[in-house]
Amino acid sequence: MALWKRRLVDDLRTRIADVSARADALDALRRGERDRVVREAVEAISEGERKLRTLAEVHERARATLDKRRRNTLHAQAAEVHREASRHARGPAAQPWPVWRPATDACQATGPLIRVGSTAGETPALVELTDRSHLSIDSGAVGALPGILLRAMGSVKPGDLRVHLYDPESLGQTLAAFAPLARAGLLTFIGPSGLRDTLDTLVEHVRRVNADVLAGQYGSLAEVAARNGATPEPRHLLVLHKARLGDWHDQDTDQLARLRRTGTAAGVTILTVGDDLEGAPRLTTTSYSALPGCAIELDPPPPARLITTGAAAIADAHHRSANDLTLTDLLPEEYGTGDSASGLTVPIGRGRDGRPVDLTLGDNPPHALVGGPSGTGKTNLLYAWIAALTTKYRPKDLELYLLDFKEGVSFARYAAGKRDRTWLPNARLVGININDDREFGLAMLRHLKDELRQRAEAAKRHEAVKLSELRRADPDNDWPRIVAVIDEFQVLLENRDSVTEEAVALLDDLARRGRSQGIHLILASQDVAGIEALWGRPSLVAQFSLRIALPKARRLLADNNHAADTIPRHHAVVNAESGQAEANQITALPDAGGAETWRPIQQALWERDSGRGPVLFDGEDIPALPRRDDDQSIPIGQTIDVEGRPAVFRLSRSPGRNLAVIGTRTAEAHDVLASAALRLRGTAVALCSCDSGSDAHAMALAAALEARGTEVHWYDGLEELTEDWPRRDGPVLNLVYAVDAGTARMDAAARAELRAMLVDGPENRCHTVGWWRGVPRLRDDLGGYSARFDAVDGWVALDCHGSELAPLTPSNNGPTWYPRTRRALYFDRAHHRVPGVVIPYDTAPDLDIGPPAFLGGPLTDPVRDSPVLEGAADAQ
Ligand SMILES: Nc1ncnc2c1ncn2[C@@H]1O[C@H](COP(=O)(O)OP(=O)(O)OP(=O)(O)O)[C@@H](O)[C@H]1O
Repeated sequence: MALWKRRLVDDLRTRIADVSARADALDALRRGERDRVVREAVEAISEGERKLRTLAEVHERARATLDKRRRNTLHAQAAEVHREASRHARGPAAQPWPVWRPATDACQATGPLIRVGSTAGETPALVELTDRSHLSIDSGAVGALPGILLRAMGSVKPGDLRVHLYDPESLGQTLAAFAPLARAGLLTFIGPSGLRDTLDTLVEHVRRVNADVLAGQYGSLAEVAARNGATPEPRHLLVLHKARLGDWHDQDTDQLARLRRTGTAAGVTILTVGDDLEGAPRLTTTSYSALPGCAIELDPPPPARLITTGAAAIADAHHRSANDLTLTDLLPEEYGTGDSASGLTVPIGRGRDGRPVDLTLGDNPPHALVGGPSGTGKTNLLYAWIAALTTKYRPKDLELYLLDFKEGVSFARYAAGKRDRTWLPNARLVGININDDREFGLAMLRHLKDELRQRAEAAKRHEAVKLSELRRADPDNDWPRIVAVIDEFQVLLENRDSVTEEAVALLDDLARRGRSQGIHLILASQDVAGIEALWGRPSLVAQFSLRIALPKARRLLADNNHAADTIPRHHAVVNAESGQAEANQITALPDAGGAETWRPIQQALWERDSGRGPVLFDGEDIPALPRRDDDQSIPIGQTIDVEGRPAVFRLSRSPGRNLAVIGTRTAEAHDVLASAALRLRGTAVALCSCDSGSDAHAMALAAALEARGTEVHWYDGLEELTEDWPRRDGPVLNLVYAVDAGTARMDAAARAELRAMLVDGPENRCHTVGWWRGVPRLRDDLGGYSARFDAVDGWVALDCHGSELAPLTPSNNGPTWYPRTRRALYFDRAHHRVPGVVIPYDTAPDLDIGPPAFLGGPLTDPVRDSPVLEGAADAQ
């Protein structure tokens, strides 16, 4: 082969190899590049993936952080809500029922928010009530009512919230389990007819709180309470359960509207069930309109047993807090250090601010009226007042006259008794068992008037105007202040008769002039409103400027002052400005009733100053015949006066000085006859019993008289006596039992002799005490229908009525007198203006025949059962 060919081939081969090599190189290069690119791409991808992962992680972390933050914020907010909720609704306002208990110590001064259920997320659902807002509960949500009430009452100080329930459909049944609160006076069930009164009272309460408590300085009672830590007035919650507000009378609707507008600030809130109350938030089973858009779930109601025990615990705590004041808190540390020159000031209880409330009697106010229905604590208040007075002032500074017209013995503890021989040294007079004997009241007032007169004379002598001046000017005499207490004084003024007339005149005089002479009156009554005699005399009432109204007292305070309607048990409204509302002092009173608390106090006072002891007016006591003999006068019975003096009949020698005992009450007639004879000195006694029933007594009297040395003449018949009297020498007292039985057997001539003896006898020292068993019989014996009664100057009427006695008295209608056991009416025409009441003496001890039969003694009285006497009684 040619070289060139060979060379060409070689060259081609070389070139091909070169190209191939280049191609290979290029290929290798391309492959390497590709690998790099791939590698780089892979790397970029993996880097991207890594970054993505990182980003995802960062994102995840950020999300977790945000989540956590959100959760934390939510927790913080929830905690804040709970904190806030528990600040406003703590303890009993929100506690779950299984652990619920009323707050009795750490109570809230203002009304809390009240839990009714929960919102989603377990946040408590709270409603506003006391001090905050009224509330309407939908009929369907009525189950929330007991819980709301229990929480509302259980979270404030017991007694600070009063509930008034008007429930015309079920008449209180709805809240029957709350009964213990009713007994404590914290829950009032308003009857269908009581609505108006309640509304009026609450409206008045709002007015008073606005005027007296808020007084333009505070916006609400809650503000006052928040500032002082205690509420000055209790709150009131008016619950209107299915009350059909739409059917109400306009007047009631208007009052309710007033309460709705103005009540909350003054502590009066309204809760309606089944009615919408304008402007009040509404609670349904799922919502509360004050929390718009918030679904709520109501709690189950409290178990009935929890309501009862809770209510009882609140009532108990209320009772304790009202009574943690004791009588000894009122007493001074050292007894008897007070000086009464300018007045008598003592604490009686504790005010709402916790400070003592004083009662003052002096120049102003001089006298006090105490009122309150039965059982509200008048007697207790008087006990507390008497204890405070007598431990502060000694008898030389203070004397007490204590009279109780109740059927009872309230003041008996102040006089010596069978078991306790001590008495209250300050007591000058104690009246017990007075009941119908209004004359005891008169006697006390007359005595005080006498005292007033003496003081006025002394003041004149010493040129003193007031007691304090008299005491300075006349240091040798004590001139104590006198306090006269008359419990249930309305008894004294209850009839339209001469006793009332005189009592009112005496009270008027004492009230007006007693002020400056240190004589003070305390009159207590269940119902001052009903005392006509008093309210007809505004000037008399005006003197009693210290008023103490116990719960529900009527008319004692000013007409527009209704504070007594809203005070709790064992409290009083003390008012020294004649009942003007701005002077009200709501006062918690201690229990002063227990004899065991009082006895050691009296013992201590008595040991220091016992003195002579008080005069005792005991309506059940029958006095014994006094020991003193007389030759001029005969005792008839004991007068009702402070000295307990005998009423006497003088045996002077003027015509007609005879005494007729009139009536059918044998034992008392016998006693009057015996009294007449048993203390007569130097006079013979001629005895004549005209009825066999009196023979025994006449003989016992004859024996007793003879034993005393009295000359006794016995006559079997009245005729013998009337024939015999002119023949007797010396003074003689004829005692004739059942005269009318004797005259029934006499002819006209013999009766004329009897009249002659009565008319002429006295001038010849022959006096007759005769017992007639009725006014008509006496009149018959004195000459018939038109007879004059000149032959008997004096008479003692037993069971005759006042009108029957008209012919025997100067007044046309006869005296006001109705028969009472062991009381007689005595009149002596020569000495008396009007007849007076006497208590016939018990003469049985003098006759040695035991106590009178009506006291269960051994004396059997045949006269009482005799046919003649029964006839006589019929004739009456
Ligand atoms: N402040 C008080 N604390 C505790 N108990 C009291 C208080 N006040 C009164 N009581 C009790 O209430 C009851 C009635 O009181 P009190 O007899 O004083 O009433 P009253 O108004 O005089 O009643 P009445 O007119 O029927 O006699 C008594 O048992 C008494 O002990």
